[in-house]
Amino acid sequence: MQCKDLGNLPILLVDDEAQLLHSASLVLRSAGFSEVLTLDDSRTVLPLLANRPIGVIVLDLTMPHLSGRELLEQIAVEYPEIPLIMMTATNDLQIAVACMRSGASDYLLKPVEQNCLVAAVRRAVESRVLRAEFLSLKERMLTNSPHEPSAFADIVTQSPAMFAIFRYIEAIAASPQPVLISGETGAGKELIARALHRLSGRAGDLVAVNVAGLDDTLFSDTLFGHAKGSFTGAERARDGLLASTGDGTLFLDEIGDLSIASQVKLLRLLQDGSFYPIGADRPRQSRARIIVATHCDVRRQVDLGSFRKDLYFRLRTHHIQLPPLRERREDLPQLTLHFVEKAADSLGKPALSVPPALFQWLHNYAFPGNIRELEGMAFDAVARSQGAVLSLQSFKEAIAEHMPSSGEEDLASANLASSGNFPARLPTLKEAEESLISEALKRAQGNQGVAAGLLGISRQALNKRLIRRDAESL
Ligand SMILES: Nc1ncnc2c1ncn2[C@@H]1O[C@H](COP(=O)(O)OP(=O)(O)OP(=O)(O)O)[C@@H](O)[C@H]1O
Repeated sequence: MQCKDLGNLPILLVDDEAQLLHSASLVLRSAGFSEVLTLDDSRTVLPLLANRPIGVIVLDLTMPHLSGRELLEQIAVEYPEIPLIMMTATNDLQIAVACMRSGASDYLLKPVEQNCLVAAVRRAVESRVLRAEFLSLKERMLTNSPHEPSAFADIVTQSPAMFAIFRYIEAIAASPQPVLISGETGAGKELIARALHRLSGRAGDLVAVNVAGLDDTLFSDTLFGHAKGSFTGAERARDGLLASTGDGTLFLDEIGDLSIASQVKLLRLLQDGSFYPIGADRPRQSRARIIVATHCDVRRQVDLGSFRKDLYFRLRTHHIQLPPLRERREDLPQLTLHFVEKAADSLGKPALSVPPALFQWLHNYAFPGNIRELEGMAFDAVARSQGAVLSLQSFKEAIAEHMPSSGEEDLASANLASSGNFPARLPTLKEAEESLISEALKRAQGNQGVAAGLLGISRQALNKRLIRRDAESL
C-alpha cells in the first residue's frame, strides 16, 4: 500500500456505549474522515483487524468481556503500525502512563471534547503516514539510481547531487504532504515539481500558478473562487483552481511573495484541506496535493517576520533544495548540447557543431540565471549561426556582460593563475597534462568529444595523447 493511501484508511471506534459511538462517528465524518467504523463489542475487534486494514483505532479503556487494556496489549503486538488512542472516564495519571507504555499513541479523557477527538485522530493519521514515508525514504536512499528514470526524462543531468534528489522525490512522491522546492531562479524547480507529480500517480493534472504579485483578494479568487454576488461584478459563482485541480497537484510558484493574509488561508488549506470561496459561509474541502516553490530564503523571511513560521514548518514537511548550475558544472556540456539540438530543431536548422572552446568558457561562468540563462544563450546562438558551426557571439556577449574585465580567451587561465593554488613543487608539463586529461575525462563522464572541448583541443588531438599515454604505460 502506498503511503498516501494510509491516510484514507478507515478510523475504528470501539466503545460499549452506543450513544458515544454514534456522536463520535458523526464528529469525525463531518471533520472530513470519510470512513468511520464502530464496534460496541470489544471481542469483535481482532477478527475485524484480521480481515481489513484500519488506519487508527480509538479504544475505550473500560469495557465488558475484553477490556480496552487487554485489547491494547494484543493490538500493539500484532498490529504495531496502527496508532491507538485510548479513552477513559478516570483522570488517572498512572493509567495514562501505563497505556502509553503498552503502546497507545494518545490518551483522551471522557467526556471527550469534539475538537480534542478530531485533533488526536488527525495527529495519529499523520504520524502513521509520516512513519511509513520515513521507512520508504530510508529504503530508497540506500539505492543509487532512480527506480523509474522515465519520470525524469525531461531533466538532463549527470550530477550525483541531482540523482540524490531524484531518489528523494521517488520516496516522497506518493505522500499527501506538501513539498517545498527552493532554488535560484531558472534552476529547474518547475521541472522537478512536474516529475514529482508524474510519479505521485495522482489522477488529476498539475495546475501551476505564479502567486507573485497577487494581492489577497486575487489570490483567494484565483485559488478558491467566489460565490455569486460576493462582490460587484460577481454575477455568477466561479470555481477556483483548487476545485479544478481535484485529486491532482496544485503548484504555487514564488511562494516567498505571498501576503500575510493569504499565508493564513494557505495554512488552513494545508492543515485540514478546507477553504472558503470569497463570500461563501461554508468551507469546501480539497483533495489536491500542494507543491510550492521559491527562489527566496524563506527561513530568513521567517526571521524578518514577513513569512509565518507555522506555515514555513508545515510547508517544509518535505523539502527539496535544488543546487544552482554553478554547483553542478558537470552538467554544462550535456545541457549545452541538448539546448543547441533543441533550438536547431525548433528553428528548422540543420545540426550544428559546437566549437570545443565554448565548454571552457562556460565552465568559468557563474550563470546567475542558471539553466534558463544557458537555454536562452543556446537559442540565441543557434538563431545567429549561418553555417554548420555554432556562432559563439551570444555566449561571448552574455559572459562579457557579467565578467567585463576578463578577456574571453583567457578566462580559464586567469582563474587558475589568480587562485594561486600551485603546490610547492610544480608538476612537470607531462604530469600536468596527465592530470588535466584525467580530470576532463572524469567531468565528461568518459565522453572524449566533451573532454576534448573542456581541454580546448580537438577530439583527434585528445585521442592521440591517450594512445601515446597508453603506449608509454605498457
Ligand atoms: N536539468 C534540466 N534539463 C533540461 N532543461 C532544464 C533543466 N532544468 C531546467 N531546464 C529548463 O530551464 C528552464 C527553467 O526551468 P524552470 O522553469 O523549471 O526553473 P524554475 O526554477 O522554476 O524558474 P523560476 O524560479 O524562474 O520559476 C525551463 O525551460 C526548463 O525546461
